Amino acid sequence: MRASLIQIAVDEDEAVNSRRSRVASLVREVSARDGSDLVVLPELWTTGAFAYESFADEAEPLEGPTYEAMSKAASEAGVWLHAGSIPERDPDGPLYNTSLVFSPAGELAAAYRKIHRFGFDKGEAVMMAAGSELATFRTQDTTFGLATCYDLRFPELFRGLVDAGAEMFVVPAGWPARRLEHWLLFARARAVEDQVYVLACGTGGAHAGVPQAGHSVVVDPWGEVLAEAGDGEEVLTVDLDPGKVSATREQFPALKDRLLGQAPPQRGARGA
Ligand SMILES: NC(=O)CC(=O)C(=O)O
Repeated sequence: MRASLIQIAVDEDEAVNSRRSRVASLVREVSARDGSDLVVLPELWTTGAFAYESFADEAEPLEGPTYEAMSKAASEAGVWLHAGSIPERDPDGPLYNTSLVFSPAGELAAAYRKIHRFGFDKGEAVMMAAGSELATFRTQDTTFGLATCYDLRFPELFRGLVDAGAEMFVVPAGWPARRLEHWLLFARARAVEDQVYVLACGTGGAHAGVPQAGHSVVVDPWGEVLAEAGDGEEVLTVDLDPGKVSATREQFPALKDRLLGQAPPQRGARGA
């Protein structure tokens, strides 16, 4: 199975419509050139993850212009396309940071509303509503679990995806350069603790003055970094071996030693 991650550099002077067409062309060109089965795009590449003021104006319904363009790109290229995420405007009003996955027929295979919103008491955390459901999709006898950016800091979400059968995680992001080391650390940590492939696709350039980390990365179930990008616009293409997930889990069956999510009983506190 071959996957290509397209790390897009969001140029804020580029009109959203022309960025959509440019990205659709990239999906077609990369998949034809590299023979990819799966193409992955980053988080909020239509707006930039840090352009908070534009979320409300640029938000679209689930089946809006980005959905249409990416569904068409997937079917024209004949690939599975994780189209990154969009600012989704739900018909009932709230905005969500929603990832979309299309099959090679251009059909929606999964939609994931980001559960952990970044910003504490500002930015995404106040402008968007939290998703509440895990999402997966399945191709080539392999289950992919979905997560987005800040979700990487919450291992319990990924354990939930493992319990739902995930063998590979796809994580689109718009991670800032100042926390690059956290990004690389979490990508490897999630791969090692859950014995999965992690495909983490970030953005390059800068959004609203926030330099982006880039450094999209693919990590195997043993924690080895198979490919890592720089900080500009770049494509990473890697071959994934789904058999390596089961082989790693058999050779080093740590997941079988889980305490089924229960903390050990607490001993009585000592001292004054
Ligand atoms: N931008 C995010 O969603 C997450 C982030 O920046 C982090 O450090 O975590």
